[in-house]
Amino acid sequence: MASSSGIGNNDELTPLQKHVMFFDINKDGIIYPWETYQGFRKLGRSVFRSLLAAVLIHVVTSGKTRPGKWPSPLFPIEIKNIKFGKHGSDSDAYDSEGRFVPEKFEEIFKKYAHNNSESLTSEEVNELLKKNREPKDYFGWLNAMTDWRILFDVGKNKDGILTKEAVRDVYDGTLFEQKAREVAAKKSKEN
Ligand code: HEM
Ligand SMILES: [Ca+2]
Repeated sequence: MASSSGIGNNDELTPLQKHVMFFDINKDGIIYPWETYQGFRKLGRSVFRSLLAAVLIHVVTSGKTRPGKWPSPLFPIEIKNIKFGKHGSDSDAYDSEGRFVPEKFEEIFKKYAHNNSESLTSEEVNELLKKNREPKDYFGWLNAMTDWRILFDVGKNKDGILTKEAVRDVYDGTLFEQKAREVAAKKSKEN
């Protein structure tokens, strides 16, 4: 076997693992902060936002995905354990194993897609965030807010709304691949 720790080539990844695979640039099963940075840049995020996101995500998530109590100085995230990175005040569209829960996904749109049942506006995303809040779970609130506000920014269409399809595609990571292709195509046109 080429690499027993690498998890790039099998069909047994959970949707949550697929969500983060895009950021594992060299597909060795471990995401380092500079990989997350590169991933955000590929999505068209600024240097500043990409740096900030990489630092925050890795400081918060690395330890949860690694054995032992002490942080590793390079703050790696182990994809095989990404389910332990789950936090509170989320939509529960990922279950505790990192599997996708279609009913919870549908619930998002049933509850908050008031203007159009197939999409969310910025205000509807804010409403969703407020209603998902578990009491005093400030850390979860913050995490859910960054997940959803960045999703809105990265995933919104030209009319400034977030389609149901885009949200569906973030749960298995395909949104990131699509968006990165769009950004790359735009760049090569400019040059
Ligand atoms: C542009 C980049 C990203 C966007 C837009 C994004 C967006 C999201 C969204 C919308 C959710 C679902 C939250 C919910 O169901 O309420 C989520 C969940 C999650 N994301 Fe990301 N994400 C991004 C990058 C990352 C990265 C780099 C990591 C880690 C390496 C990560 C780890 C997770 C984890 C562990 C969850 C599960 C949280 C939970 O359900 O409690 N995400 N993300
Ligand atoms: Ca890697």
